[in-house]
Amino acid sequence: MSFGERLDLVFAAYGRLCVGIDPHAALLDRWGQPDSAEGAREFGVRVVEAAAGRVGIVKPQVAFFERHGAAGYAALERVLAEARDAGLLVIADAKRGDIGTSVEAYGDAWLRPGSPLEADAMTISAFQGLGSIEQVMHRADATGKGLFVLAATSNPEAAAIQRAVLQQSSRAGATVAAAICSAVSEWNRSRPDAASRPVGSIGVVLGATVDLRAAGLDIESEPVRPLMPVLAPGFGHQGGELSELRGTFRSLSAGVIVSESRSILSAGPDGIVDEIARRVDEIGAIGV
Ligand SMILES: O=c1ccn([C@@H]2O[C@H](COP(=O)(O)O)[C@@H](O)[C@H]2O)c(=O)[nH]1
Repeated sequence: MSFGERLDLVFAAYGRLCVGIDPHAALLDRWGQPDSAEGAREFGVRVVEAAAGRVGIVKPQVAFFERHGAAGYAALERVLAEARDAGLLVIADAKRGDIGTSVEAYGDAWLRPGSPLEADAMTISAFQGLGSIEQVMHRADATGKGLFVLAATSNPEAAAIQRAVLQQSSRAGATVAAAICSAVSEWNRSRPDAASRPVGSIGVVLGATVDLRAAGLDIESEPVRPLMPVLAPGFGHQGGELSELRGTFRSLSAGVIVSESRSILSAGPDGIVDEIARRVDEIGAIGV
């Protein structure tokens, strides 16, 4: 089954919430865990236990494991395995990008079935050119995996670069963010079995804090099939409001994955289950 098909099933069964697994030092303290690889592992495993059966997607933030070195990677491997064993779709928030041959190696690390770091999807950067990630797009398609390409990220300082207008390209005149979204949407539509796929396997990252019109995106046209998945961080702690989801994403809303980390994780080990349930209800009430 393709990643997009699995995502479509998860949307139907659990809705749109993706619980971030971000073992910040302050959160580890809040959870009674040491600021170490062991603490990050225990934290991650407990978040997985809280998420399993309540949501369909989790997103470990690789950086918070990487800061503990090799032991941190071992902790992350365990968290990834536990999450996948629990039937959760796992998006590794690794944000990798480089020249094409090196990006291929990142794809091998995060998307190869049987790899110690195997996830269902990863975040990736095409700011070194869309061609630099093409082989990984093929790999994702061939192995039932997914990618989320950074397009208009939630941090305000990204706007200057991501809203820059392309000069020399078949997409000249489009902003960087819009060109990435168009390329991803075209990729999904060009797959041989595109007509039978409700959701594409390659998505984009669009922050919930971003004015997408000002970023040059077309958010008014009728959604095209397959829907483009949109990983949307920035809700909660960064200020994005669930009540504004439809207004922010407009015609892209149907593909949105609501990603929240600190706003859920700060409920602590005793409060996280209730916090997840509250958020699931809130998103359900919006009816995307
Ligand atoms: O544009 C982006 C892309 C990724 N992120 C990541 O999502 C979470 C957000 O955490 P919160 O605690 O919900 O703010 C974090 O891992 C970021 O690295 C993002 O925020 N914006």
